[in-house]
Amino acid sequence: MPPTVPATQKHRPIVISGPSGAGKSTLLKRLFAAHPDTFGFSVSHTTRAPRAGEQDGREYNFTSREKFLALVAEGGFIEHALFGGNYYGTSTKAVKDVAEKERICILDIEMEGVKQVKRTDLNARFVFLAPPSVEVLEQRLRGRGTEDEESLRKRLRQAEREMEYARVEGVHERVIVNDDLDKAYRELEEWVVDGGRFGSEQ
Ligand SMILES: Nc1ncnc2c1ncn2[C@@H]1O[C@H](COP(=O)(O)OP(=O)(O)OP(=O)(O)O)[C@@H](O)[C@H]1O
Repeated sequence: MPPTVPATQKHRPIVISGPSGAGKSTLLKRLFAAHPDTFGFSVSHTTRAPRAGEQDGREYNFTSREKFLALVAEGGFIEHALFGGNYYGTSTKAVKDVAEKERICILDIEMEGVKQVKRTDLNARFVFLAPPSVEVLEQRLRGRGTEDEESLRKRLRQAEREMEYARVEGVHERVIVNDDLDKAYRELEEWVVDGGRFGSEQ
């Protein structure tokens, strides 16, 4: 039997990171609209109970605390966290499942998550979205009107750390400065589409 090629070799996951307010959601929304049926998100695990209308494997992979912690022990998660007494996490398998369905998994994550993905065999491509400056980032976050003063301060401090990490050579394949939205979008799309190969190694 020929060796099976991992699905993530053909459908390489894309990790997009950047400070809160850099414009990730705005650009991803445009990318999904321009390329329907191309991308997908991984389904996270959680130990919280499903809410009405939520379906196992669709909104979340609902699981018990015991099973969740067993998967943590096996190193099955890219990242996991405890929120309000429940565990949440992204498993490497959930990302591979997206590639199995012949879609490119988009991981919109922060710096610690980026470091974690680098320790996996997910064969991801990394792009960093930077604001033109911390001052502009602050204006945009204020303009979005979603943060109180404390949350804003926290995000700006974290932004400085993220931007410092992004300067480390070799961490990201591409750094895009979101100064002009259309220009940033064109750059992102060109890098993602990669002449129709979407980064594929096959
Ligand atoms: N190039 C741009 N010029 C001006 N405003 C922009 C630009 N890009 C994004 N914005 C605005 O900046 C704000 C932050 O953008 P967005 O919500 O997409 O950031 P984000 O990186 O997804 O943040 P988070 O990680 O907190 O979800 C939004 O109000 C958006 O409309």
